[in-house]
Amino acid sequence: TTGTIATDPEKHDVEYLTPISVGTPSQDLVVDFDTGSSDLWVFSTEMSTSDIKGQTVYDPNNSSTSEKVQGSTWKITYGDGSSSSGDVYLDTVTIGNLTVPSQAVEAAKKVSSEFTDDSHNDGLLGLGFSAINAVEPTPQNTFFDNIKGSLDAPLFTVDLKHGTPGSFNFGYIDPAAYIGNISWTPVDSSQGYWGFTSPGYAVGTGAFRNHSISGIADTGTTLLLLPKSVVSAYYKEIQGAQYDSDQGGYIFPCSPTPPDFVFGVNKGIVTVPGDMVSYAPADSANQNCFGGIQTDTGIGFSIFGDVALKTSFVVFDAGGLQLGWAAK
Ligand SMILES: N[C@H]1[C@H](O)[C@@H](Sc2ccccc2)[C@@H]2OC[C@H]1O2
Repeated sequence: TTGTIATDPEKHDVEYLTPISVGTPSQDLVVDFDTGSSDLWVFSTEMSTSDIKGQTVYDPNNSSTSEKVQGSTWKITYGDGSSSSGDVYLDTVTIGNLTVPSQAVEAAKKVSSEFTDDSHNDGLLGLGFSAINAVEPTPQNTFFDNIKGSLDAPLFTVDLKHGTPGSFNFGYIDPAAYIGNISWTPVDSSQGYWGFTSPGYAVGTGAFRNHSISGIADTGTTLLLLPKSVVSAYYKEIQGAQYDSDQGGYIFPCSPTPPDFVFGVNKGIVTVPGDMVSYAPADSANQNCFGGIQTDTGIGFSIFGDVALKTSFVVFDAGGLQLGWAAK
């Protein structure tokens, strides 16, 4: 079998929201597919109403197929400091035409303000490796791990776009979705992420600089977070670019369009167009833009988030344990 589901960008492509159905009769939710984590958790009727601001909630008591996993709990803190916790049910989960009859659905009891304030987002669907699933005492499988044995191929593809719907496909590589060749690179899944090492980068039409950049492909991170040395080399080429500690990142005049940023994937390259680096208006007064490329300081690895992913068609291949990047 194969499957496909559309995913819609929120304002400024800050995150991409994708519909899923949970339970019987089905409860339709919209969640953040996150290759940087491995838990499927949802807003639920077990939460305090003060933590819910517009989200749709999962009600396990309203599903004839829900089964509580007695004694199991979960608690997660994400890279941006946000957090959530709760307990666990098994229930049927459908994405497009793909159904896992007994998927661990982690019902939130508590969520931090970042989630409460994210009113269109009803939860996260982890597409990382199940080894870092946060359920205690028995970690649970991701939706992808549960379905992959039924798929024509044990892979999914990510086709995020700027300001318009993209798609997650499961079990097949759509040749119409990309151009040119796919550049493949091995995945290091030892930390539970889709980790890889880029051999280097270039700024605009400049020479390629050999510089190993180890990071993860993370659909749940908005920006492209890279080593400080790379980021300062990039912004050095933009007149008026500066680090603004109030905004917590590099800003620069929105015009003229900044140079492209190129990073290597094995023998190939991925180009982030300059207009994608002008991520969003930083202030109304001086027409400055907040950069879509920022530092990975303090994280321990780089993060190839949506700013990098939306330029490409990316194959997350669990069979070959490799990432494939192609232009589109
Ligand atoms: N993998 C990412 C994850 O999806 C988000 S969790 C999140 C928080 C608030 C709103 C939406 C999502 C967080 O930022 C980076 C890393 O952790």
